Amino acid sequence: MAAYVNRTISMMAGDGPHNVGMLNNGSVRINMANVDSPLQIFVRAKKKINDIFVEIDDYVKDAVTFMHAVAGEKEIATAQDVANVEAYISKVQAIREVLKRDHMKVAFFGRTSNGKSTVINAMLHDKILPSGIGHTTNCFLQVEGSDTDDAFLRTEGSEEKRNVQSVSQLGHALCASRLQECALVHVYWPRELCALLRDDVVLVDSPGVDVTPNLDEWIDKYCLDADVFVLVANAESTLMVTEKNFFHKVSTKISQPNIFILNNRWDASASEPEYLDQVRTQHAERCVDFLSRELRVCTPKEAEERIFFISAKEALLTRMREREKPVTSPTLADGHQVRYFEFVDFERKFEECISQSAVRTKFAQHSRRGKNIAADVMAVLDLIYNTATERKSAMVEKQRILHEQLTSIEDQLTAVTKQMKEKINRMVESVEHKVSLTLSQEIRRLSALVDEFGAPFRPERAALEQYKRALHKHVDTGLGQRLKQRLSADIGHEMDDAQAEMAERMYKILPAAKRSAAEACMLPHKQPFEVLYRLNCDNLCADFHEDLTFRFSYGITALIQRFHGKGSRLALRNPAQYTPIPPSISNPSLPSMDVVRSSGANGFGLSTEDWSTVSKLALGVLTSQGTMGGLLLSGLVSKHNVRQMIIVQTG
Ligand SMILES: Nc1nc2c(ncn2[C@@H]2O[C@H](COP(=O)(O)OP(=O)(O)OP(=O)(O)O)[C@@H](O)[C@H]2O)c(=O)[nH]1
Repeated sequence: MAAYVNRTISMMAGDGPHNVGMLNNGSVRINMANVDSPLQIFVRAKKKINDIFVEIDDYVKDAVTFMHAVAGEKEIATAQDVANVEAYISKVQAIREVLKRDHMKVAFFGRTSNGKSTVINAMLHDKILPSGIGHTTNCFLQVEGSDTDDAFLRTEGSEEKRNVQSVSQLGHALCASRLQECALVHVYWPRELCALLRDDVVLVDSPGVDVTPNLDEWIDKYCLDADVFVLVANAESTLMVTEKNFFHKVSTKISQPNIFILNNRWDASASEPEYLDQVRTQHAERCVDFLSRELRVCTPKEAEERIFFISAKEALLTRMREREKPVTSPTLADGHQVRYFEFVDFERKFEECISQSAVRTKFAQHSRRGKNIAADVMAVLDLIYNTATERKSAMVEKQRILHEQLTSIEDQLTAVTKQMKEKINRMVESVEHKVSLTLSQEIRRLSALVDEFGAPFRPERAALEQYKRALHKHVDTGLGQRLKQRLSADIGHEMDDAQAEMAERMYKILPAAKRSAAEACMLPHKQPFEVLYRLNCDNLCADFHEDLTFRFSYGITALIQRFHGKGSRLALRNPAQYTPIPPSISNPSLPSMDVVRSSGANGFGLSTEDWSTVSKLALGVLTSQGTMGGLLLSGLVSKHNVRQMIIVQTG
């Protein structure tokens, strides 16, 4: 016995930072305030899993918001995907609600008056539930923590709260309710008054298993979610068939239930100390056999850790004294300290068991559910990410191909532009040649043009001025019209062909799909091509003074010399009407000296030097835009032996 006491005390003292002390009246005080209760495993796990589900909730909501944002973008997320993930919001919410209410539940069973209510009161450190001789508990009482300072009870299915200040009030309230044996009454007790309630333990008291045949209904209603069962047996007798039958039924409905057996009223053994060990051993063996062999809920060794010999009455008394509450039976039997230590040992092992069991049975399932939800959402997000990445890669590849095409088109355009410039240069040369040739031909027939001028010539000064102006106008109009007739259509066709060729080559460079769009931009130049010219006979002849005395003696050589600057250089002093021809565009296909000579033979009498100068003066510059930049024509006119030079400029 002494050895057992010492072992128990050392076990308790070594188990943690407990304060073990003896009170003046001989009872034992164990200060559990500093003990890190095993219940904290559940408390911390509950907090953790609640926090995790808050994160899962945020994660799912963020995912839904994101999916809604991308759903419109080329259906990266399908409507079904969005709906699937959206459904998780309510599921997570429901789990969070369950998690908030999750608690550790212990149910106490046993025959009437074995001391179930007293055990619960001892564990709660207060006389909360009514207890007494006879059948006192006539329904299921579930004691749980209240967040308020008030104690109250509520019957199942009713929202009415009935305040309860004391055990007697609770007893009266229960009697007044006329409850059936399997009815459930919630007894809410301020959490702050009891550590077990503070740590989310719910304790269920039951009527005696020997007073009802409705054990199956009990089990279905109150046992399926219990984490731990405590069989409160009477140590003064052995386990009874009714008690065994109940747990046989429980073990058929619940896999591996956690069952503790409390051999209560062990204080009665104090009166017969000589049989103490023998009776204890006998009870212990039968209990181990029941749990391990009959129920097969644990091994014999594990069963030994689930069987305790206690006195709930003494434990409650001790704790009431600790709290300095009035007690009716102040005397404690011998060995009460040992029985109290064993009660505390039971509580410790019960707390370890219930917290681990509750974490496993309640949170493990929720953890798996949360993990699956997070994995499902992640899989959908991964799918979206992969789809978006594939599309991005495709777009980048498309961009690369387009860039290559663009570079190729740019190169081709550069080549075409170069070729077109060359073509334009050739066209300019061709136009120069045509203009030169046409001009040469027209110059040769200037005499005919002058001959066509039929106005009568009179030597008087006034008449002579009028005659000159009329002759200028006649030559101006006649030569211009001829040039326009002969050059415009010819050069215009050439320009149109060049433009058509340019457009054709541009179209071929573009991708087929883009040609029709480009057509709208590349409108061909519709305006008819026309050689523009301006004959300025008046200005050219402004310094011409007829010499009536030496009439018709002003030779062409003198005129040419005027342009060459050998004489007075009067013509060159009039730059507004004269555009010098750059040497680079002087055309070798200008009228040849032979032609010039033949012209001279026709009456112009020009030397080779004269014709060269005249031809140079006669060429203008053609721009690549299809208009004649400037064309300087020169001609010689002879009429009535009057030799004049006309400079024609087109713009
Ligand atoms: N001597 C002794 N008496 C006890 C002990 N535990 C309880 N009792 C007494 O046994 C009687 C019945 O106790 P209860 O706690 O009401 O028993 P119960 O199992 O809840 O009974 P019901 O509610 O009727 O099923 C009370 O008078 C208690 O004081 C104990 O360990 N030793």
